[in-house]
Amino acid sequence: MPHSDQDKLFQRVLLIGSLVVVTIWFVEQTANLLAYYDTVGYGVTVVVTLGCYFLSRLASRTELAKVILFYYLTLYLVALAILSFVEALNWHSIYPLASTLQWMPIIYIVAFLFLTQKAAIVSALFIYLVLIMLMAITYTPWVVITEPQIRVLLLNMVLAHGVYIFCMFAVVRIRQTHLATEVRARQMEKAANVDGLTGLASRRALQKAMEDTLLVDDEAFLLIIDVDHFKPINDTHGHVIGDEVLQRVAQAMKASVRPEDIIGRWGGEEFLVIIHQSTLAQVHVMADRIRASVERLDIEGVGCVTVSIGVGSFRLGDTVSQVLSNADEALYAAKQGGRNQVVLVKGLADVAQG
Ligand SMILES: Nc1nc2c(ncn2[C@@H]2O[C@H](COP(=O)(O)OP(=O)(O)OP(=O)(O)O)[C@@H](O)[C@H]2O)c(=O)[nH]1
Repeated sequence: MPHSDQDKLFQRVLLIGSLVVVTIWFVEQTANLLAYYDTVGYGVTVVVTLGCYFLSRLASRTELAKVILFYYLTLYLVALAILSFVEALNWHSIYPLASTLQWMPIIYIVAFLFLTQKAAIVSALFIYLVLIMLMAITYTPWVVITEPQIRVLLLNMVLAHGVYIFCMFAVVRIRQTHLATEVRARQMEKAANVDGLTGLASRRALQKAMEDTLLVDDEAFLLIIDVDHFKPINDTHGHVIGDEVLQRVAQAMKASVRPEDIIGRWGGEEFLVIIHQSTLAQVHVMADRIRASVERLDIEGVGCVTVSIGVGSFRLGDTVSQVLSNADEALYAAKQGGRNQVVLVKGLADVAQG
């Protein structure tokens, strides 16, 4: 299975992480700063990190590798913080404590990058609690502090981690706002492309579809459909019923076109259908099927409704308004001819007859 970009990033982090651990191990060994538990700790960390790398890379179990790494780091660094704290109290060396505390944010960074935001927040708060507890212990009467730098170091770390966690929350917040804006933009885009009354394509979507159609050198046709005598329906039954009629007509027409045809409401009681990959004869049949589907409707309280249809074509070099006025000419002829009929624009009618 191919690895996603996120998986690849995780694998790179693991390789870099192993290299960093080995480097620290070497540097501390050379400087004689290695604590008694470090040899085991660093060794196990390299094995776990590389193990997670192979689990993700070779076995494609990246999600499992992320969880193992997260829990291992949490257990290891918290245990290390406690051990180095005890060591700092007993042997007055604060280096292991300082180096452990500065690496602890890696836990919530791993959770933030590779697990859920919830895991990142919970682990950040958990680590903060551990830090506060260590600091609080130094203020209890049971602990004798011979090295005052321990208290200052812990206070410093509590403040620094507070700032890191605050920044992480800020990034989470920014990310959420960004996501919400993206979702809203997508919803608005979708809404702009759908006609609110009928659920068909909107005028904007139709305009774009016609522009796109003119860009490709492919035979395509345009139907302009107009509901006949719609004004009297509105005048007699009111606008609400008029809207219902438009919805019923839209549903009937939608059901009689193919899924690949684009049908939308151009405005008022006027609809457009853009038809690709069909012959003129097929388009003629399709237009008549649309007309007949509306004619068959028997709308309660209103009765029968009909539509007139003008058929035009997209000719290379035309503009959208030329294509529209071409089909509109045929629609006008259909209205003049008595309505409830399909008329091909003159050029097409000649082809059909020839
Ligand atoms: N209910 C409703 N009516 C609309 C809407 N948009 C336009 N109309 C009405 O549609 C009617 C269109 O009427 P006309 O253009 O005069 O045409 P017609 O009565 O259909 O007659 P012909 O087209 O010549 O057959 C007008 O009364 C508009 O007010 C709408 O969204 N809802």
